[in-house]
Amino acid sequence: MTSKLQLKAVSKGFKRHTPDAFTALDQINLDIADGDFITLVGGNGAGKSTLLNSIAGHFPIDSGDIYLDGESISHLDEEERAAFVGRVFQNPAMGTAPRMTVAENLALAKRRGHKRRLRRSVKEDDRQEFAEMLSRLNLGLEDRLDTEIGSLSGGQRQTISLLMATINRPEILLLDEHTAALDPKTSKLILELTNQIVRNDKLSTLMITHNLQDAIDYGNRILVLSHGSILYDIKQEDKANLTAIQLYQLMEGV
Ligand SMILES: Nc1ncnc2c1ncn2[C@@H]1O[C@H](COP(=O)(O)OP(=O)(O)OP(=O)(O)O)[C@@H](O)[C@H]1O
Repeated sequence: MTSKLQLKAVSKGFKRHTPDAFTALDQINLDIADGDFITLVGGNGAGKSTLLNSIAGHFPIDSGDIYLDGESISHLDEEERAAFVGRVFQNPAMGTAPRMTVAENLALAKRRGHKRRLRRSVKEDDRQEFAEMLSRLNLGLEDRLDTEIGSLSGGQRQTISLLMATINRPEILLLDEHTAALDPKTSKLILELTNQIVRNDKLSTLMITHNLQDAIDYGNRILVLSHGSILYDIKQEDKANLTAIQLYQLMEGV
């Protein structure tokens, strides 16, 4: 497998030069193969979101380097990286424009990285493409193309966020507890949809979850983070026989 994303000795601290200074990521080395679907687990404050933020360019890292397809991307800011990074957050309200319609949001996502991205009108063939894409989900969303995103339910909104993040087949997909705010049934639905999109498009993906069974059931590799370091990197073969209790024990060091 060829490498898609590489982190070399990546460190990130907060509140530097103050008495509260601490290291959120400590010399992380990570090689993500093309098409890897990695689930990321670890206790509160382990550094999971900081890892995703560092990859997305949400802030500059303190030291180390990040490479996409062998080229350093460390100097690119978040907006520049949005051309190849797709991201979905826990809060369905993030990543979508609430006063714009479903079709307008999808069109905006499709034009991301292209010029004149703020054009609001939606081309007819795009509308048709979106309607077909949504009708395949059987959620009735194809009839809501002209509905403002803000009036959709959390689950419907998260479905659109996921489609927006993946519509241009990003090089890297970052999922930050993207089903945590949803009820169990909707969460399962979004996870299944995620799995389908990631597998079909062979997207290299990092997914943070606090649900250890989901971490085992989805993806081909589990990373356990603790105090800013990768404690375990569990590959497909070992993951297959792992139980949620065993994973919990690994996380807690018991
Ligand atoms: N922008 C920031 N400014 C200051 N401290 C931050 C910032 N972002 C994260 N931190 C701190 O860095 C540490 C790691 O946080 P991070 O959000 O990466 O953990 P996490 O593993 O995602 O935790 P959780 O499961 O609680 O979301 C925490 O102590 C957090 O308070």
